[in-house]
Amino acid sequence: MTSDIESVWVFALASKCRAFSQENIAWSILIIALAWLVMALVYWFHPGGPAWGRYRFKKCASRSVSNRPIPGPRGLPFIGSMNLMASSLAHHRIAAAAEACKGKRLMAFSLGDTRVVVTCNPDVAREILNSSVFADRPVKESAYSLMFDRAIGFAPYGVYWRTLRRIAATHLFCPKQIKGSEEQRRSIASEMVSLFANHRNRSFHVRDVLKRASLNNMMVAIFGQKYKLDCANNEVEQLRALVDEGYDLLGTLNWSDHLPWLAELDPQKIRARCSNLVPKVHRFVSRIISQHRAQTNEKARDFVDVLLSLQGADKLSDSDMIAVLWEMIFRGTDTVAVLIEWILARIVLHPDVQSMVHDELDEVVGRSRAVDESDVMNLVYLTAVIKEVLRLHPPGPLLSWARLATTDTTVDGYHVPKGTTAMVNMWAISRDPQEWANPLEFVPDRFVAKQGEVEFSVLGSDLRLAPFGSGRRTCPGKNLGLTTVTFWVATLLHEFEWLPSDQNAVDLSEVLKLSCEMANPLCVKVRPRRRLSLSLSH
Ligand code: HEM
Repeated sequence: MTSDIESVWVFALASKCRAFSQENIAWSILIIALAWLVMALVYWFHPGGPAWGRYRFKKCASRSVSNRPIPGPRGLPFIGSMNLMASSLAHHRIAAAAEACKGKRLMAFSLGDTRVVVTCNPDVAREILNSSVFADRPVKESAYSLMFDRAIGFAPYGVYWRTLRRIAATHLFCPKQIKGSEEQRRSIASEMVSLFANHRNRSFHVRDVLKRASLNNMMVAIFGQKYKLDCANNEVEQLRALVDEGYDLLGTLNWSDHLPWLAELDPQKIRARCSNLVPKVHRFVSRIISQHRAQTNEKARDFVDVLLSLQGADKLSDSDMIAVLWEMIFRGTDTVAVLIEWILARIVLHPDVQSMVHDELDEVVGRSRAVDESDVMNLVYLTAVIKEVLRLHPPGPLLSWARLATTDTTVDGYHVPKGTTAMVNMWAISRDPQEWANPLEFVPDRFVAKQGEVEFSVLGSDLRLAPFGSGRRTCPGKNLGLTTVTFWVATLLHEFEWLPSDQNAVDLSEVLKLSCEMANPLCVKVRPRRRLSLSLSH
């Protein structure tokens, strides 16, 4: 920037001087443009593309760093490899690029002015995710506009973020709280069963019911509001629309985040859409906070009550409370629904696996009663099925939100400068033939621990499969999410046999939005396994 201003001054002074004719001015402009172009090409020529080239050039000029470069694609001059991320299959493209440039352990690329490193290797993933240097998130305009920098997900690493995580861990995600919300999960599961039972012998899409069920579940836990699954409710529809719009905004690659000269133009209208959404979220959540403040009767404590009761250093302002509550609704809704849809798709595609799950349910639960959450720990094969689905279809294949290097550091022996965005391609790791036997085959048995073996944990200790991330910024809702998914899937499988629809075969194509969803929503038929009168009884 400074050098641009300097050249404008030199040019302006020179143009006052008589020695400069119009022809000379034209030549000067041409020479400056050429010099600029040459520099852009020099930057672009560096492995990893222009953002890495610019960094290297400046550092070499100041003679500070000159170690070996991280391999990576150059992409295009100026914009680098925006094409890798501006795709509904970014995780596939990144994996292919890493393979092509022999950068599976660590690959560098440029998103406009942003330097990025990505790994498809579990050891390097551990190095990144568990390092305190990468405990921050990169700045994303939409996330900041949508207040997520004041919630857990995008709050800069520090005291405020730690306070929020502690509050959430104590009052929302601890085992006692999760156990305490069992009744609400059971009641929503029964509602789902009734709704699906109405579709007997007819094909239907599961997605809408799953998303409404997850939203209702979060609405009870966070706002203390219970809604019926089978009848449309204005408030739920309103919140659903807000969440959908937020998802779309956060899931879109914003070119202005990486090309600052585009920022003023807001070419994708992301800023405009965020400005439109935020007051609506404020109105919605503020109304619920006010209702809680006005309430005098005794009722079960929800997360709004918890936040309102905080005192001293923990006390949050109203706008921070809105950000935290909004994030919880936002994060807890789609991830759960997306994962269940993938699980049901695999169950329909693999009747042999389905019948093994049914056998297990018959043995552990029996057909005379519904599943109870306490049964889940005995459903070893079903747990293995869920892990196998997480392996092949992690809802966050690039672990949702990347990390940011807060200081210069070394990763896998390479120098990674401060300000670099780091990503982990969990999708590629969990399909890597070096890590998994027959990685593309759906084999839940690989997760059934043999005699004397320790059960594989998907909660972040083994980076070959860590769909909830790992380290300081690992998903705080992982236990709640997994408990909900496992119990609901167990119930749905106990109650029904899941069959392919006559018209729409199961299609495993993916689309990466904020989560990685089925590109073509799952369409199925169900056949009840227990007498319906029994299906809702315990
Ligand atoms: C199947 C369900 C879920 C999956 C697959 C999932 C996945 C993830 C992933 C991959 C991350 C990034 C972790 C990292 O950077 O290492 C994350 C972060 C987060 N998740 Fe989840 N999640 C799920 C459910 C939930 C639920 C139910 C909630 C809350 C109600 C939640 C709240 C959060 C929050 C607040 C963060 C940000 C953490 C931070 O930056 O400190 N998630 N999740």
